[in-house]
Amino acid sequence: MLRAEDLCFAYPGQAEPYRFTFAARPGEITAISGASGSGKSTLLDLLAGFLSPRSGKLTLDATDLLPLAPEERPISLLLQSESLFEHLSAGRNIALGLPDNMARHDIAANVANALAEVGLEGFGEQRAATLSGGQKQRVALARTLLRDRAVLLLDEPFSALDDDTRQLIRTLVRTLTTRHNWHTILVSHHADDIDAIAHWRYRLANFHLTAE
Ligand SMILES: Nc1ncnc2c1ncn2[C@@H]1O[C@H](COP(=O)(O)OP(=O)(O)OP(=O)(O)O)[C@@H](O)[C@H]1O
Repeated sequence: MLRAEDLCFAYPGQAEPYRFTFAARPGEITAISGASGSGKSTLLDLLAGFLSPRSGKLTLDATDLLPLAPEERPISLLLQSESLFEHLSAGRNIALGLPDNMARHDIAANVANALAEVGLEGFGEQRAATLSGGQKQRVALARTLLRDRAVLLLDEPFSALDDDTRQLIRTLVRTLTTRHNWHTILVSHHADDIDAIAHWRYRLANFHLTAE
């Protein structure tokens, strides 16, 4: 279980601090909604380690995450516009999630498996710049698969997609979350995305989270 307990944070000059308490279970999607400017990205930045809280706790099972730098945290982040290197192939982008010392044939096998799992068999050689928005999100998910981190943070990951693609990627996120036992946290202000795939919901308002 990922737990934030009274995680307290304020930007310089901010009178009332954020105080975040919530839990996210493995294999399930925990949605966080809230108005623009309510602090959703701030919360994700605290979880990912890009911001440091004044006080409070952040644990994944028995592990205290707060002393860990962002790259040491067992966390992957998927954003609205996927962060692929456009000039590299889909396969090379995915392989960026693998350890440097992995043998070539193991890299090829892992990349092929990940592509198959997101429904992009045979796309390994295609340059990222030539993929559609939905295909790019799937490549980003495949990279996340290979990183194999316990927590997946999603920040409005479906916003740039058309309706059909959006449904497909939503379903894929839910399937992968269950299959790989990820603690997935979905930040969105789209109620239909949350209704479609969330197991648990919190609303962020007035500097804290309320379970819905
Ligand atoms: N680096 C910063 N310094 C000071 N204030 C900041 C900083 N970053 C964000 N804020 C403020 O903190 C508040 C929360 O911002 P945040 O980006 O977390 O909201 P959000 O809910 O993600 O918004 P949106 O849905 O529009 O992306 C806003 O009032 C914002 O102006």
